[in-house]
Amino acid sequence: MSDNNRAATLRRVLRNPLGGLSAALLLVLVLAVLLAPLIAPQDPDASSLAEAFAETSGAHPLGMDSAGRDILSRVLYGGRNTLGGALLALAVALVLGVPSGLFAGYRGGRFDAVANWSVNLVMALPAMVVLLASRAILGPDVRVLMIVLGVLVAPSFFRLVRGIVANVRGELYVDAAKVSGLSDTRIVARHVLTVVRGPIIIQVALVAGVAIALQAGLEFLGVGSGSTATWGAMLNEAFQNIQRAPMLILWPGLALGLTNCALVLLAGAVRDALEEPTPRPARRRRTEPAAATAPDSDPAEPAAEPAAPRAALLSVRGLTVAYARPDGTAKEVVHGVDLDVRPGEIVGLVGESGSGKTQTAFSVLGLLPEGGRVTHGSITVDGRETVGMRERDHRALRGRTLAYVPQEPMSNLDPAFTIGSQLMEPIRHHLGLGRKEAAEHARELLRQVEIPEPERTLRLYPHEISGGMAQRVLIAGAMSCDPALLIADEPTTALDVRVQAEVLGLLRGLRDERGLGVLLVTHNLGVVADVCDRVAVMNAGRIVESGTTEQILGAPRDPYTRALLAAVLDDAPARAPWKPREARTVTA
Ligand SMILES: Nc1ncnc2c1ncn2[C@@H]1O[C@H](COP(=O)(O)OP(=O)(O)OP(=O)(O)O)[C@@H](O)[C@H]1O
Repeated sequence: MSDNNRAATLRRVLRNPLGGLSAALLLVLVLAVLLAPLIAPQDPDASSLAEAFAETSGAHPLGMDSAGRDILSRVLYGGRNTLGGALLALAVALVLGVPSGLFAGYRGGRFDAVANWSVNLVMALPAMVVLLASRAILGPDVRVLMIVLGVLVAPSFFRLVRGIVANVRGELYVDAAKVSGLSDTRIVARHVLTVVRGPIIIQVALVAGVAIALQAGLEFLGVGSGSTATWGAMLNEAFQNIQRAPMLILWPGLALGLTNCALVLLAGAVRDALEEPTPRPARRRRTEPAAATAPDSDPAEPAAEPAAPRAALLSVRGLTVAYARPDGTAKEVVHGVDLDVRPGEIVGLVGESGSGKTQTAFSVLGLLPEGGRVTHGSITVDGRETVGMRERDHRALRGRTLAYVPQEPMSNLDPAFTIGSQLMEPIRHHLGLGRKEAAEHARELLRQVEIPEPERTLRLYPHEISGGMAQRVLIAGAMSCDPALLIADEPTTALDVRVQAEVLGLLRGLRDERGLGVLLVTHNLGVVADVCDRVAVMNAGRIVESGTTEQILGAPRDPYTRALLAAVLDDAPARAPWKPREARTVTA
């Protein structure tokens, strides 16, 4: 993260009302406990039995406890010990967990195996029992307990860092840096630490909360030293006198509650800030000086696309998608895809089953299945970066700018509702139209997708219409909010050849009349030949070739494209070209 990005992230955290409030609260708390010797009215342990349970007064703003000690002084000094203890636990956890996680994730091998085994062992230990046992063996000093706690929570940092680093390790820019002769330390500091920094900060806030709560819990149970003022020890003392002076529990309870709330809210705000997209000029590995010396001979990398300017409507650069495996590693299924769709053009994304077409399309939609995530790259839709976009914003984008037409028309319509109600619901939601206007809009949409008798169709249930008509209904639904980009995933696969031609003709019409941009995911080169202006060919998660339809189908350069074409030709006869509307009879 550059200084600019860091400053931008900090600004985002502070702009977030909860982030700003929790940061301010923590700052006040930390300042108050640091300045305890100046602010506190007296020594936290100075006791005057004559003043036991004394009410609030000018000299003792929060009153006195059961031993006649000033409560404000004890809260302030207690904060020093409580927060200091949490810091100690965190320091131990970070020192043990982060470097070992970095090393294990980056190097793998035997160290990784041993470290994993040790971490599993530590995690299997019951933390409370270990803390109690260590108190019995090592003594009641709260600092010793916090060091033991640090060891117990170190595995959470280890696992977090190891998982992220193992992901980054396979990146081409890391390979390029290695090839250029950078030392492992430089690579880790430059490429790897930047990736793990954000998650570590979030984890620190969460673990600090756990450490404070655990420490307070131990002190509350009387496991701490007792002689040191801590918020937990104050709670313990207050609880013993709950009948006589119930207010005693308020101040340490409030201090603990506010600190933990602030830490959790701050962690959330940091996470939100890091998830908000930061404009990235291009995929890092291309600007990396080391990349120039990297072996760039991978035939899978397209030659022309990287230099191409980004399209205004949809531009995908360096998209990498990975799925988390149960063992914490990740399986990369899309490896650095570049793709552009301009207004008024249909771009075919072709490739055989499993080549990564759907994963690419779902990444654009922000709808990757559970476990899948975009690990690298940038996707802009209408100029807006969508990688890392909040779900709420993505949803709004899907409703207005982006639309989707799925493969199975029938299973995407709810059999329990009429076509009309299914079409009108999103229209009413997104456009805020009343029932009557929405019905009129739905009728108009059905007319546009060439459905005869739209009025009657609105009243029909899905089982009463044909597959072709269902697909047209879905296209009508997708067009309901006048999107700029349509993503169609095998929209004709489930249809017979004649209906296929009609649906493709419909897409072509929408492109020509509305300037709609379409990303058409298909494995069918016949469909590509029919409607696509440009084509990108995918194989094993990479774009192997892209260009105009004439270029790709007429003079394919890549052996994989040639093999795909040969397979189609082997299957001949090819389907007859699409005919204009007048020459067809309406099916469905
Ligand atoms: N949920 C998942 N978890 C793990 N891997 C997945 C998951 N979904 C897809 N994959 C993997 O991602 C790769 C690409 O799948 P994708 O669905 O994008 O292929 P496709 O080209 O669209 O194929 P198809 O035409 O059959 O849908 C495949 O190797 C698949 O095994």
